[in-house]
Amino acid sequence: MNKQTRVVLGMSGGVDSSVSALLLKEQGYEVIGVFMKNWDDTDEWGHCTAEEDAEDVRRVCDQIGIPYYTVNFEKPYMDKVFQYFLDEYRKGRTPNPDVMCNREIKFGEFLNKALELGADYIATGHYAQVDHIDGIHRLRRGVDANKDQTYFLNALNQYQLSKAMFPIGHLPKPEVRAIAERAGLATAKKKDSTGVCFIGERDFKEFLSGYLPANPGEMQTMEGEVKGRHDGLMYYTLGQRQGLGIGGGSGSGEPWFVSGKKLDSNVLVVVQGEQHPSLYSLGLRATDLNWISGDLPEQPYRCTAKFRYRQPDQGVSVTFNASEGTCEVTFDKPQKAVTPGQSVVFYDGEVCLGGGIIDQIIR
Ligand SMILES: Nc1ncnc2c1ncn2[C@@H]1O[C@H](COP(=O)(O)OP(=O)(O)OP(=O)(O)O)[C@@H](O)[C@H]1O
Repeated sequence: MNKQTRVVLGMSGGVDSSVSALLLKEQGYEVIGVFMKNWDDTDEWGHCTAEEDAEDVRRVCDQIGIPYYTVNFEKPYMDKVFQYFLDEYRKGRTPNPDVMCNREIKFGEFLNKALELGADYIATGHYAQVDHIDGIHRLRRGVDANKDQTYFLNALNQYQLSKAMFPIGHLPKPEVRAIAERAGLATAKKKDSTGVCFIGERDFKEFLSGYLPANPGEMQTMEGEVKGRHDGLMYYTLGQRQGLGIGGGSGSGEPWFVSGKKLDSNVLVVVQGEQHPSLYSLGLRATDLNWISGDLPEQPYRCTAKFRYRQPDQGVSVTFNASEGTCEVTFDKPQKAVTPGQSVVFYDGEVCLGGGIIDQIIR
């Protein structure tokens, strides 16, 4: 008798991973659902969404007829994702914890756990696709351009992708919902989760202030003129317009934007006007370079890139420093509000080539 291929699926209690479970089961895999508890999220009102989510996982697994487990990764999540997140904010940068969570937790701790459970593959409900051709594992964009999550998966390597399945990556989101509704899955009508997993719907500023001391200081123009006070550099992102509280009518009357942070003097630099040149950059330097195929191409290498999740692809040329694991990216057109700490992610058409963490911008 043929042994069934065993797939251990990360189930968050949302509709995407619920439908992933259903599809894998229908395709004849032996499916095991696993809920990860990464965060002690009893919130201010004593309301814990992890418990509700775990309960939804249980209901869906019972409906589909697959076993499920809960695993606790609070400690590795704290050490490998949350500490990184805080360190980056301490440095005045704007990190992307989802990229780190995918690399370290979902395709690290969770993958190891799944292998202990005898998995041949792991699966998640990400909107992404993977193919395995001639021993090369390629990450491809999800078909639903509006939901594509390859940006957050850019730090995965060949080994991690060789074990990965994305059962809904070929489907548009409305189709995923429709499948859930037709099957009467308990999560069919559940609202999509938003925001960073551990912050959820909470107020970001309040959340962060619980972990890092806020250090208020001055807002200054590039010429050093004081325009107001800031609540702490960590609360602001480059290019930000909202929440500066600089009265209209000052200067040219145009809105003000964050154009820089001076960590040494604790100054937030603000400029006036949406088109101010200091909001734009010509290139960037990135660290933590991950080139998914493992084989760096000839350089300068032309491809497209995204510097934040919700952004159309931009033409770039890339030069690599393989021994340092860094790269320098030159933009075809000046780009606005490229932000240190965020990821730069490279594409060749539908294929996600890899990425890095933006370290410096080049003006
Ligand atoms: N707590 C968790 N336990 C197990 N797997 C998880 C958990 N959180 C996320 N995942 C896995 O990672 C995938 C992507 O997570 P993400 O939070 O980006 O998506 P999502 O929109 O919340 O997905 P879903 O609709 O399945 O909740 C999920 O579909 C699921 O497979």
